[in-house]
Amino acid sequence: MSLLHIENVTVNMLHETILNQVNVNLDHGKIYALIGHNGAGKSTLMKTIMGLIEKNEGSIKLASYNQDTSFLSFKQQLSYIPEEPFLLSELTAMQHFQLYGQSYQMKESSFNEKVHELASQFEIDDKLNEYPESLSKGMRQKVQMICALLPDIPLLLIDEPFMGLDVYAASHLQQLLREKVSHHTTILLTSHQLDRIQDLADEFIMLHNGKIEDAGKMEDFRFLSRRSEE
Ligand SMILES: Nc1ncnc2c1ncn2[C@@H]1O[C@H](COP(=O)(O)OP(=O)(O)OP(=O)(O)O)[C@@H](O)[C@H]1O
Repeated sequence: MSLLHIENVTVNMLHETILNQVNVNLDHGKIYALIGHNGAGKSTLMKTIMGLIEKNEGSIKLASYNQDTSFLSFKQQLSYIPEEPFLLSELTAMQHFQLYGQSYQMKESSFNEKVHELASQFEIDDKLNEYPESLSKGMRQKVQMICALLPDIPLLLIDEPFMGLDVYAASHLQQLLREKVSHHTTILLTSHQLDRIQDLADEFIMLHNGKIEDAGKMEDFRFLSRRSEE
């Protein structure tokens, strides 16, 4: 049985159809690349899965939870890294981590261990007591990323994971995502950096004007993109 089951999801905004009868199934333990041109609807699909944007039609089920009827349990199965860091100005980096740890009911010992491990790997261990305004954009992104990477949950959604990260942090993230997947997490990510996601993803899903245009193995996408260059 698939982990995430999206059936006939339609989203309308300002009298425009942004997602049009979208059907997606994601299996356990794989990385999926959501591909498409600017404005295709990738971020809207991510936010709709998260429940940040309300769908007009269709259903979304994650594990055995229906987004409409079991929203709290549904949300505890996934975390989201948005394209633009969204941090609260009145909380330090550490307080953001604590907020996430509590909302995913992490045990204190594993929370402490993971915060220190991730903060050190992403080289922000000396910034834990800083507020967002005194962090650089890349550092804010790292804080947001650590929040989402802390809990061990079935689904991770990442909008443009490598944007704004330095080379070291980007390749470290790539390695961490592979580790997560080897422990059965499923990852859905969007990216315009095709070279990076071609190495990373197992499958692709292509959105065009709010509709799924194509989907399949990343190998096949590579083949198609080579053919179109010839
Ligand atoms: N809050 C909103 N109100 C109205 N229209 C919106 C809103 N957010 C997005 N849209 C529209 O929905 C469409 C899809 O936008 P979305 O951000 O999902 O695209 P995307 O595929 O993530 O693009 P990009 O690659 O540029 O990040 C666009 O036409 C955009 O103008």
